[in-house]
Amino acid sequence: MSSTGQTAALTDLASRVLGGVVVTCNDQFYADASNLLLPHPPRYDPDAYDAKGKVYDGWETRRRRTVGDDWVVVRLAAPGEVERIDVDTAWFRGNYPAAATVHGAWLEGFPGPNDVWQLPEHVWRPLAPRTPLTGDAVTSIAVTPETSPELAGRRVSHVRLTIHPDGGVARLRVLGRPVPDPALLTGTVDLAATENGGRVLGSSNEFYGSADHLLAPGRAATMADGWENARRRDGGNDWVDLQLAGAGRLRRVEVDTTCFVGNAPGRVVLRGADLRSAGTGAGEGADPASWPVLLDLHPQPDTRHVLALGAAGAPGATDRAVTHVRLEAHPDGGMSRLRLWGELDDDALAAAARRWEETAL
Ligand SMILES: NC(=O)NC(NC(N)=O)C(=O)[O-]
Repeated sequence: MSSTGQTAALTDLASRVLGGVVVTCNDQFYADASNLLLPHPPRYDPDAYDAKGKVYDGWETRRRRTVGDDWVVVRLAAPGEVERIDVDTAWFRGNYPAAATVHGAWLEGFPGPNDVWQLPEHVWRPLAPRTPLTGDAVTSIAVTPETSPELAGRRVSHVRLTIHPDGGVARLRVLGRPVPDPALLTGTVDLAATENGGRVLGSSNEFYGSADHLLAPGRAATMADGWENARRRDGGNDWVDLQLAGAGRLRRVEVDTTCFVGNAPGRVVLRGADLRSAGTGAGEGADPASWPVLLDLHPQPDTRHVLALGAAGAPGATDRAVTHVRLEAHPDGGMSRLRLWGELDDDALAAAARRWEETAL
C-alpha cells in the first residue's frame, strides 16, 4: 500500500494524509493514538526511552489493572464502504493486544470527544469480529456480508478499534472506497480528488513515490509526498491513468511540481477520454496514449501551475465530458499534485446520489 493510503483499488479511509483523525480514546499513556493513522511504515529506535518508558511509533495503553478493554474512535477522512481492516502491531512484541474488534458507525456532523463518550452502545455496529492478534505483524480482516451483515456495503463515518484487553498497535488501516456526499459534488469540484471519488488506475512507474499522492488534499511538504518515478532511459515517457469521480467537463487544472526541483518533468501532457461508451464501438480508442490532448505544458520545477483549460488547454478541451484522464510526464519526473476541476454532468450527479442512498445505514 502507498503512503497516501491507496492500494490499487482500495483507499485507506482513515489515513492522516487524507484527513482521518482520532476523535478520542480511553487511554494513550505510553504512545499517542494519532500515530495509528500516520502514512509511513512504523519506525523503531531501540535506544529511545522517555520519562514514561519505551518510545513506540503507534498507540500504546498502560497495563490494565481493572476489568475492561481499551478503545479508540477515528473519524474517517471521507465517508466510505469498508472492505478490509489491517491492524499492524509492528515492533510491539511483548506488549501487543491479545485480540482486536472493530465497530463502525454513521455519525452525523462533527461529533467531538464528549459526544463520542456519550454515544449509546447500539450506534456501533460490528465491522470486524473479535480477532486474535500476533506481535510485530499485520492482521488483515475482511469485511464481508458474513462477518459484518449490518455494515458490508454501507457507508460509515467513524470506526472504533477495541483492543483486548490493552497493549500497543502501530497502525490501523481502514481500507475501502469513499462514498462522497452528492451535496458536495455540485458546482466546480476537483474531479480527480480521492475524497471526491477520483482514483489512480495504473501508472508506468512509482519507484520513489506513489501516484496516489497526486490526488491527496493539501500541498506536499516534501518530495516524499509526491509521485516520483525512476530515471527513464528508454526514450519513452512515464504516465498515470486516472478515473474521475464521474463524467464531467474539466474547466481548470493544477499541475503542481512543488518539491520537485531537479526532477520535475520536462513536459506534461494531459489526455482525456469518455469511456462510458467503451465497448460499444462508439467510445474512445483503447490506448490512452492516443486519447485527445487536453493540455500540453512545459512546467517549471517547484511550481504550482493553475490554468484555465479554456485559455491554456488544447482547442475544445472544455467542450466535452471525460471520465478518464492520462497524465504523461516526459520523459519522466515527479509531481506533487494534479487537480482537475470541472462539473459533473447530470447523469454522474444522479449516480452519486443513488450510491449515497444505497449505502445509507
Ligand atoms: N518495554 C516496554 O515496552 N514496556 C512497556 N511499554 C513501554 N512503552 O514502555 C510495557 O509494559 O509494555
